[in-house]
Amino acid sequence: MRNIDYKPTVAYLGPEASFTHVAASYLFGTDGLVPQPTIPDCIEAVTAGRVAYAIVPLENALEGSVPMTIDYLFHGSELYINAEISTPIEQHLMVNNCQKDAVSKLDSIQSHPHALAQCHKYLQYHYRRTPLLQTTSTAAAAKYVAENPDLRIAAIGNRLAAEKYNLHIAEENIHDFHFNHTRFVVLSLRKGFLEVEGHQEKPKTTFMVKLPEDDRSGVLHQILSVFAWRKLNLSKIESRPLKTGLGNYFFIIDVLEHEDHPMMQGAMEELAALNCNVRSFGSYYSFEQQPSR
Ligand SMILES: O=C(O)C(=O)Cc1ccccc1
Repeated sequence: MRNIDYKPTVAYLGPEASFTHVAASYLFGTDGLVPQPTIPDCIEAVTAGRVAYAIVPLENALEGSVPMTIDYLFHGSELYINAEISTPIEQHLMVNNCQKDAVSKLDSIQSHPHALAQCHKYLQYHYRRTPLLQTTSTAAAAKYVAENPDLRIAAIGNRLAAEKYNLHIAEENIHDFHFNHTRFVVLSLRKGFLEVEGHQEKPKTTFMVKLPEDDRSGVLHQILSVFAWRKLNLSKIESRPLKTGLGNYFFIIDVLEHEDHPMMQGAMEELAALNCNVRSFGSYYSFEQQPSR
């Protein structure tokens, strides 16, 4: 626990030794962490008040947004972002100790879809004909491999998972690109900073912006100028399907400023005047986890 003087309960995408577990332990310590089988379960646990916070993966440097998190957070949730943490991701291929000799003749390889995608070139080159199975998390795959010593299967996950589930690492660092980081968000029912030391200096604010329905030309340009002339720095803008019809999108916009800053208040008023529908997910600090070795 890093400077939180009470022990909050935190739902995370489990089981133990998932990448989300690593990020959660960095921010909260290991007490009070409650593993959940899926991202929607994490979001439901915090929405229902069964835990104080949830921590879920939002975006990966190689693969982009995690669709499950976007779907549950931006489509109808009442949650706010209290912190974000960026964690380095190293993927390893692991097998049960009983299957050390089966590495060249695996029947399947399983992992979280993002982990499989991060190792796509490696898998294409070395395991072109081996079926790839998706699991809810990398740690769920590792646990399954541990529980099925008779199966010629492998999991892709982190070193902690290999240690925790007593698996043999057959090949280290199989992710295709060296810079592989994932951004996790801490969510709760309340706005406010997570009281943990060691964050980046500038707070960030996340908005969901829906464009006016009149489809007039240049509206995206107008929205960007609202921030630009106030010198409000955007760290991200992403369009996502609104799920109301083909071609209907909303924007996720991250701004490097606190939402109470007078310039931000002015920006919100101008967006409202442009007939945009804006929902704030609150202001929060960023944390950066360093590689463990
Ligand atoms: O599956 C996990 O371990 C997770 O925490 C989700 C994830 C998957 C791949 C990269 C980063 C996070």
